[in-house]
Amino acid sequence: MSDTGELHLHPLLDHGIKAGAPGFAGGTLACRCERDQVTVRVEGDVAHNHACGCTKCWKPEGAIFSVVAVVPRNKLKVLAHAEKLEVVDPAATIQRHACRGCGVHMFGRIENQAHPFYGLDFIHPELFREHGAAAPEFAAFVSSVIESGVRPDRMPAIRGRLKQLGLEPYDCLSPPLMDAISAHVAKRAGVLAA
Ligand SMILES: N[C@@H](CCC(=O)N[C@@H](CSCO)C(=O)NCC(=O)O)C(=O)O
Ligand SMILES: [Zn+2]
Ligand SMILES: [Zn+2]
Repeated sequence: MSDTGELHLHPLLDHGIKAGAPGFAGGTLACRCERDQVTVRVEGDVAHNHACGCTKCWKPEGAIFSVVAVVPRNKLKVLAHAEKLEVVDPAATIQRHACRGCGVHMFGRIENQAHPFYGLDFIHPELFREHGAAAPEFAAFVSSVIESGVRPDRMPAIRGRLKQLGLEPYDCLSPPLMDAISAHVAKRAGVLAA
């Protein structure tokens, strides 16, 4: 991505963040192919929805950030055209299953059972055909946008805009998620009671 100087964070963020619908029951994620769309069923609402600036998460054209959330892996099921899915980077912790036709990442799965987030799948709520998924809560891996080609001198404006939108910017994950990761590691190491 080249830095054009415009501040397009993400279509779900640029015009203000819409609140989720309490009790959102989930729905169907659809890829962006004109035909033979990959569809994925998700039961229930998303959690930890956030803007992510990392280079690995899928972003719509022109967006600086992705918007990504988690759902329990047993609540996610591919409904149609699973044959079009391929894992983008088999070596990555999060195995992102992308549509070969349009490139959209339909879900990201952690297969390492020792990982703190094992059991959670990463999805992009903008792919829901239904409205009402819980809104983004914070911004993660903000400094990482530089790795996609954003000029470092744009970072104060980017962090400022995120704050204006109510998304606290972090250069890793949010403190509660970082604490959860460290607690998991400490329990495995035996320095914290399980
Ligand atoms: N600077 C790197 C950071 C990549 C990174 O660590 N991304 C996180 C967050 S993705 C969703 O929040 C991560 O957990 N990655 C694991 C993986 O991608 O497999 C960069 O920008 O590439
Ligand atoms: Zn597609
Ligand atoms: Zn990411």
